[in-house]
Amino acid sequence: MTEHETPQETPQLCTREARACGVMASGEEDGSVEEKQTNNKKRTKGTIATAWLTVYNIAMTAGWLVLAVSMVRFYLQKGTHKGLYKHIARTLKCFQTFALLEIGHCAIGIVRTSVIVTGVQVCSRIFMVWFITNSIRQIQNEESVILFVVVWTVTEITRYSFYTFNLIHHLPYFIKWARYNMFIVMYPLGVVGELLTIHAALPYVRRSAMFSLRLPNKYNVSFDYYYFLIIVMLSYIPLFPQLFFHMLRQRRRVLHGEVIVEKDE
Ligand SMILES: CCCCCCCCCCCCC/C=C/C(=O)SCCNC(=O)CCNC(=O)[C@H](O)C(C)(C)COP(=O)(O)OP(=O)(O)OC[C@H]1O[C@@H](n2cnc3c(N)ncnc32)[C@H](O)[C@@H]1OP(=O)(O)O
Repeated sequence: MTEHETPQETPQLCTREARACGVMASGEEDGSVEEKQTNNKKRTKGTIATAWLTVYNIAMTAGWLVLAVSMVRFYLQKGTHKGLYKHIARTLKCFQTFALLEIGHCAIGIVRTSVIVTGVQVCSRIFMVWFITNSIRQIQNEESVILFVVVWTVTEITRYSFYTFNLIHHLPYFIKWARYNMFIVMYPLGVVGELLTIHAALPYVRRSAMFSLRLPNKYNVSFDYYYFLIIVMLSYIPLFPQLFFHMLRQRRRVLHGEVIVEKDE
């Protein structure tokens, strides 16, 4: 069973609708030459955006699938999670870093998502990959690292295949269902993995004073990465619920057709 909803069919009243890609002004036939030209431009932009997003989502689905296969093969061959992070690090860094493009997609309006919500999600992941796990070798074999990497992988394969099938108008219901149900378990699990990993990093950060700047120095500025990490951990308390409730709203809108009125971000 496949499903497709064009933006026009989606029962949503949101102000960001106006900048959604592919949304055409109604009554095009009756408009002036200028209106027709504007609509043609919009349509061309919509086609280019859709083509780009399709390529992007296919590439990201493939990337995370490669990561999944690589993890399963490693575990079957070695029978341990030790060394797994090192084995998949390059692929993980590559595809998670590519996700920065998603902030751009929102900023230029080709996807109907808030820049802030996407920004927090993507930046927190980039931070976990580059400034925690990649920078502190001693924690790479922690179980919590494997927990968040596995959770991210399952989530991203589902999310990017959802976007891909949606764009090509052949969305199997089970993918839509998985996209808007799995996060209920996956989000908290991912957060637990991330927080435990940052927690495990704290002693090494304190001992090595990495990424820290102590006084006196020529800039007369001090920065303690150890305390910064504690602030990052605390920031999950206000930020995570916002992301989680955002996804619950999306779930109600997409699976139950609820009309959600949102402010333009
Ligand atoms: C400097 C250090 C800072 C540190 C800060 C620390 C604080 C961090 C606190 C928070 C920590 C979070 C940790 C996260 C852990 C995990 O990820 S665990 C794994 C579980 N995770 C998830 O389930 C992730 C869920 N998140 C997401 O899906 C996104 O990131 C999102 C931004 C929250 C998604 O929201 P949104 O895009 O609004 O929802 P959708 O329903 O998917 O999409 C809305 C519409 O946009 C279209 N769209 C979006 N992207 C695309 C695309 N790539 N291609 C095509 N279309 C796209 C989508 O189809 C929807 O369109 P319509 O249906 O027409 O509306």
